[in-house]
Amino acid sequence: MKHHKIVFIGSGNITSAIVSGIVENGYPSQKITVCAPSEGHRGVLAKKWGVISSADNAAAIRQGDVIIFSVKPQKIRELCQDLCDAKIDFSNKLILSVVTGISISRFCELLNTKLNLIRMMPNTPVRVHEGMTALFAAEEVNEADRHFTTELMCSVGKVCWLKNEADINKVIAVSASAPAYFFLFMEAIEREALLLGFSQERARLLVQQTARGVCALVEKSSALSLSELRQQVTSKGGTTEAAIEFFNKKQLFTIVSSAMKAAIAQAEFLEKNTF
Ligand SMILES: NC(=O)C1=CN([C@@H]2O[C@H](COP(=O)(O)OP(=O)(O)OC[C@H]3O[C@@H](n4cnc5c(N)ncnc54)[C@H](OP(=O)(O)O)[C@@H]3O)[C@@H](O)[C@H]2O)C=CC1
Ligand SMILES: O=C(O)[C@@H]1CCC=N1
Repeated sequence: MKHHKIVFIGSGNITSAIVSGIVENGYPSQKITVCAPSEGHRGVLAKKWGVISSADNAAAIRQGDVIIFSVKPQKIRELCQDLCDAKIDFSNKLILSVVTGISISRFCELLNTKLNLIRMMPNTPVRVHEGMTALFAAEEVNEADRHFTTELMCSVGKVCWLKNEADINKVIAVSASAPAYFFLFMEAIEREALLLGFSQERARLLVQQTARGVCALVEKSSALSLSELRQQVTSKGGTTEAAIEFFNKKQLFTIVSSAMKAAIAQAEFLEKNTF
């Protein structure tokens, strides 16, 4: 992979996960700059990974080849206004954005220029090189930039390219927000294990190793559907059946469906209303 100078605008959770993942995989830390108004998050990244840290977005962007926007959508308008005031020339830069709810056309409008922009929707497991990242590019983005972005995110997990920008909001519900659903489910099992009298350490191990085993089994069993794998655990008249029946009675599928629709609706709300 080419080692372009990468500048992250925003140094929070997802930046931290991507930086950790790519540096651990050999991306040179001195080719990475992380920006944020306060020292807190970016200082931690500079100390831990040896990346450059800056409070000056405009100066950092000017010397960068690849600019990754990674701030909350509510911050983007003010940020773009500042960058417009600084009269930055974006023409020879690859712009990557993980920002929810900001379309390519909206970004160009806010920065008052055409942008060579790829939207990325990663998830936090990029931190451990097990991420899932969806990508969507504006038509004019060239092959070399698409290739670089694919390689960068493949170094920290799997990548898929989307044909429609609208699918970014769907991907948020399916894979970008989804780690939190799994954590919530694990939290619920862990809490019950604690109530059953297991120590914190034991409860965590039981939940963690089960989740790890489940993922490994799913990966190794591509010929079986998820439903078939579930049935292999579920003996007729057995314990699992009792638990699954309860989930079904409480309409788990409907709950999950409504939760994912709520995530998509929020992405659409941010798209239409925050700015
Ligand atoms: N977290 C996730 O799993 C995922 C998040 N995303 C998207 O990524 C984006 C960032 O999310 P996340 O990392 O969780 O958010 P965080 O709140 O953790 O981080 C936001 C970062 O933006 C910085 N910031 C705020 N204003 C500015 C500014 N004007 N210039 C530069 N930096 C600024 C903050 O600075 P400071 O450190 O000083 O507070 C902070 O470092 C969001 O749009 C989110 O939707 C996408 C996929 C997954
Ligand atoms: O919660 C959020 O808005 C972001 C987008 C996907 C994951 N976290």
